Amino acid sequence: MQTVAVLGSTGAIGTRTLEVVAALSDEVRASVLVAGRNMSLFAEQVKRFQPDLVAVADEEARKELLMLLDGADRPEVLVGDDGLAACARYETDVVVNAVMGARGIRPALEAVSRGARLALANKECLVAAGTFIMAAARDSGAEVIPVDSEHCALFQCMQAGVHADVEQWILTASGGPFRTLSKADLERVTVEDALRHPNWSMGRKITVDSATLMNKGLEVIEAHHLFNAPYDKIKVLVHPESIIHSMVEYVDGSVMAQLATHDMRLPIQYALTYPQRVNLPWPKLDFAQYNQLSFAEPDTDRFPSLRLAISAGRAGGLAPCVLNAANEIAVEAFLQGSITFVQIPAVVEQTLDSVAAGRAQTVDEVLAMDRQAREHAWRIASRL
Ligand SMILES: NC(=O)C1=CN([C@@H]2O[C@H](COP(=O)(O)OP(=O)(O)OC[C@H]3O[C@@H](n4cnc5c(N)ncnc54)[C@H](OP(=O)(O)O)[C@@H]3O)[C@@H](O)[C@H]2O)C=CC1
Ligand SMILES: CC(=O)[C@@H](O)[C@H](O)COP(=O)(O)O
Ligand SMILES: [Mn+2]
Repeated sequence: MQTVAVLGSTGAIGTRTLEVVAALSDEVRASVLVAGRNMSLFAEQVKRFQPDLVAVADEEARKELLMLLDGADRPEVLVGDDGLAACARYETDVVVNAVMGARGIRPALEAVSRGARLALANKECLVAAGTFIMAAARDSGAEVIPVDSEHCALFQCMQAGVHADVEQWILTASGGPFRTLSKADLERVTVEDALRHPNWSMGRKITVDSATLMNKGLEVIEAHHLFNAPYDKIKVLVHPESIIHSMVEYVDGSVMAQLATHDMRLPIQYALTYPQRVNLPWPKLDFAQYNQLSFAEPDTDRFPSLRLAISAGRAGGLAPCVLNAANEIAVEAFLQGSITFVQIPAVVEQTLDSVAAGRAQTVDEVLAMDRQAREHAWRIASRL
């Protein structure tokens, strides 16, 4: 039996992971679960999957969970970021990291340092601390299997050749809900508009990132770390249908593409069962539904977040950590109604300009820079 820790089990990726675990229940057991504050859903998950260990965001959530579990078998309940890290450290075969944001750094490191397979949805940990996480995985021999749909696609396309023969890693982007809007129209979009992704149903933060194209910028940095890909060989291609999840072009001109439905259960099950493939009962791709697949260059004039991310990635060191922290704050401020959509990249750019991002020797320095950049970004957002 393969044991799995699901970090962020009440979120969009987490709930789908538990669907996959349930479908594979003869071979896979969710022995560790972590959630934030949605205790009514979490209590149901705990009752159904009977994990040995769980963690929640804070003491208030813990009390609520214990009350909801009254009478049921209660696992040990840990609290906060230390609890999250302890859950990643617990002896499972796989850790599915599906929390949002830089909070994912510590558990990612814990998982790879002890040699567990890291099924990685949380892209922000690689953006901020990818050098440290990938080095720790190399040292322990841990596998990092991407769950992010584009990187899962690239990972599969890479099975067809070797790193030295790759001409380009091509990341597809839906273009988000505002793909066709003018700059003037973008000034007027609402939170509700931004949360209407054309193809995917996801958590609020990543959905806004898709609308600004920051998601694709974060994914460029994620690809750089996962595949040891130089930035000048990573290309972003707008593909509104999101059917081709990404492609790898080899030096001979052959292009390998991975195609599938918009269903995150596929990359999740691939990360759990790799190198095996299994037939689970989700809908399969029906080509007859698509009479065209289209492609275009991204527009970094209307969507400057993509340009900011690529340039922070190229700068390296702590710049991607600052970019990520500022973006998390800017998206939160947008979701709260404190800033407009077009002010999101403005907050990120001003934070990058105001923080001296050098090089980090340790992950603690990355975490310290993450905190510092957040403080700057809040101040900048509150002045806009
Ligand atoms: N959704 C998708 O299709 C994709 C997501 N990703 C990446 O996966 C990650 C998760 O995304 P998504 O599932 O959409 O996000 P969600 O916001 O839906 O889920 C986030 C999860 O983290 C939990 N959480 C929040 N705060 C804490 C805390 N303090 N301690 C522990 N857990 C906490 C939430 O718990 P609660 O709700 O109980 O508060 C929830 O379970 C992100 O990094 C995203 O970029 C990547 C590719 C696709
Ligand atoms: C499902 C997934 O992996 C998301 O990252 C998705 O790709 C977002 O879509 P866009 O960022 O391309 O709009
Ligand atoms: Mn993605």
